[in-house]
Amino acid sequence: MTRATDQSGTMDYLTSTLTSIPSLDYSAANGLTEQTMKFYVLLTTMILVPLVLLMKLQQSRLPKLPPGPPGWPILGHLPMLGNMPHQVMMELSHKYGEIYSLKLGSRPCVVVSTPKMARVFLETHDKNWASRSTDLMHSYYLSYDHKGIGFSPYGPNWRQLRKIVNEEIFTEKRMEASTEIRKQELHHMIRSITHHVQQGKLVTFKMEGMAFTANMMARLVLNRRFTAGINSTAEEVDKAKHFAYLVRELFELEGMLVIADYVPWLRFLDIGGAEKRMKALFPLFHEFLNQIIAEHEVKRQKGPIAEEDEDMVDVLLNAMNRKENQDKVGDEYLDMDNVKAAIMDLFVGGVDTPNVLIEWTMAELIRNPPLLRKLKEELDSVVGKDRFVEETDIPKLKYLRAVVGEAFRLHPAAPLLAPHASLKDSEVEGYHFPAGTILYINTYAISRSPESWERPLEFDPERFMSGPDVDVSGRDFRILPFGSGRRRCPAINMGVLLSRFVIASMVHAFDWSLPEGQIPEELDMTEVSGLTVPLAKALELQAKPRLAPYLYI
Ligand code: HEM
Repeated sequence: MTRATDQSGTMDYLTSTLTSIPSLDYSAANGLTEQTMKFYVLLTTMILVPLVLLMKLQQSRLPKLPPGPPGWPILGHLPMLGNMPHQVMMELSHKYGEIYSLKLGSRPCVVVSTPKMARVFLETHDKNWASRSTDLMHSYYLSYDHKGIGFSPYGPNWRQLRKIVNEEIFTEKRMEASTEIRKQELHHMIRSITHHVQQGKLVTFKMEGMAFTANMMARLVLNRRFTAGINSTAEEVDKAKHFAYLVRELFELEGMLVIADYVPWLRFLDIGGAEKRMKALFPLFHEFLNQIIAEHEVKRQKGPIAEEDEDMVDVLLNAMNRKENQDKVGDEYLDMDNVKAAIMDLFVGGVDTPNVLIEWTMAELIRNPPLLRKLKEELDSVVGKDRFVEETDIPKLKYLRAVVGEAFRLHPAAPLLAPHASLKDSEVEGYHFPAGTILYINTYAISRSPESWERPLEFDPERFMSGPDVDVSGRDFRILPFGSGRRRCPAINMGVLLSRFVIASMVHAFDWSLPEGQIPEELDMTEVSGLTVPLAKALELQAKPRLAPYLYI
């Protein structure tokens, strides 16, 4: 970058020198004859013209970033992105193509908007682009200075954690062992909705979904519930409230745009107050995690824990205490900060994303009554009306899988994934990218592209009814709700299963409708962007139990 600018500066100077030569006043020149002057001008021209041409040629050969829109001084394209960066980036791709550059403050970025280009970055050049920015404020304060999974740069520490997560946490065996937890939490959700119905209240779908995913994740990760129950003591209620506060604050801060991340010299202003809040949150979270670890240590000292009873904290502590880890040094070694940062990441990763997807799916079904009817019919014919849905029903529910697949396509919860960053200087598709370039894979633009999908803006599960199930695992680059390559979500199976299970259970257990006076076609589908992209206006619905009454007691 700097080299290119320096050289074009020199060239501008040379070009202006050349063009100014004919206007020299020969007669005023130190007693030289006109003939001698002409000779010198000719000589200079003969030397300079080839030199300039050579430099121009050299410059055209210099590697460069892809083209992009003009930006602002200092802030670059930050002011352009507004509240909905994925939408603005999609618009820009219509003008600047499938790969273009942006500059966010001082950070170079590349935006990719087609399946072909996504494959180039996430498959062909995946290793170099599987890193994360190493100096973001939230990763410093809220991820123990990049020691977790989601925000850590590519390197030995991240690889170690990712291996544990892939091979010891999100395994088939553990998924099976946690079936009962998911079932219990789902029944809690049904009871909570029934309670609202009995009180004549509307159901805020997002709140119910959030309580479900947060309780389930809290049990899987920490072996405790997120919300207090009817029989909880005052101390348990206080603890649950404190936990809920920590998590809400964590989500909000991780979703905030921190200007100082892009224009570091503005850090002293702390625009928006993010740093102050992060500084305040960290010690509270640290203390909370210390308590969790202490509780686990006490339990572990009592004797070995059966594999099926281990939660994710146990798995991480086992890995940390293993001799092979203790023998490692430097970046290879996993310590307690890694364990705590990983706990936070697993919790953040698992609570919000499924919930966002579930709310979008429900909104699409409410907006399209014939689709909702068709799903109910399928559920009634497979499950009947005398019991709730079980996870084992899902393989028999083809239309359900198509509905959820279509929601993954049209409403990716993290439309720009978690931004990747390049490890070192690299060349891709003839362009040059310096180390640390941020990569935005715009999955939103990809899955709304008419080149990949017929009627792309229409919610139409039928497109997945013939042929095999929609593949969201990262192999089909036309639909990437979980990303692809080394950095893809490690919990794809769990995310897909949860989304299907909750949607099936909700549609089967209740008749849903909009509050009096609202009509389906006018449902507000506006998005809001943060850590994820949910509906801007939370979906509020009326519910009516539709199965055998004894099930709801
Ligand atoms: C519908 C559900 C889910 C969706 C749509 C989703 C989506 C994603 C996406 C888009 C990424 C970023 C991929 C990238 O950077 O290329 C990601 C990463 C991650 N997800 Fe998920 N996710 C879901 C469920 C879960 C669950 C249930 C957990 C944990 C229990 C989880 C844990 C993580 C973690 C730890 C990462 C970071 C991976 C890394 O950076 O190496 N996710 N997820």
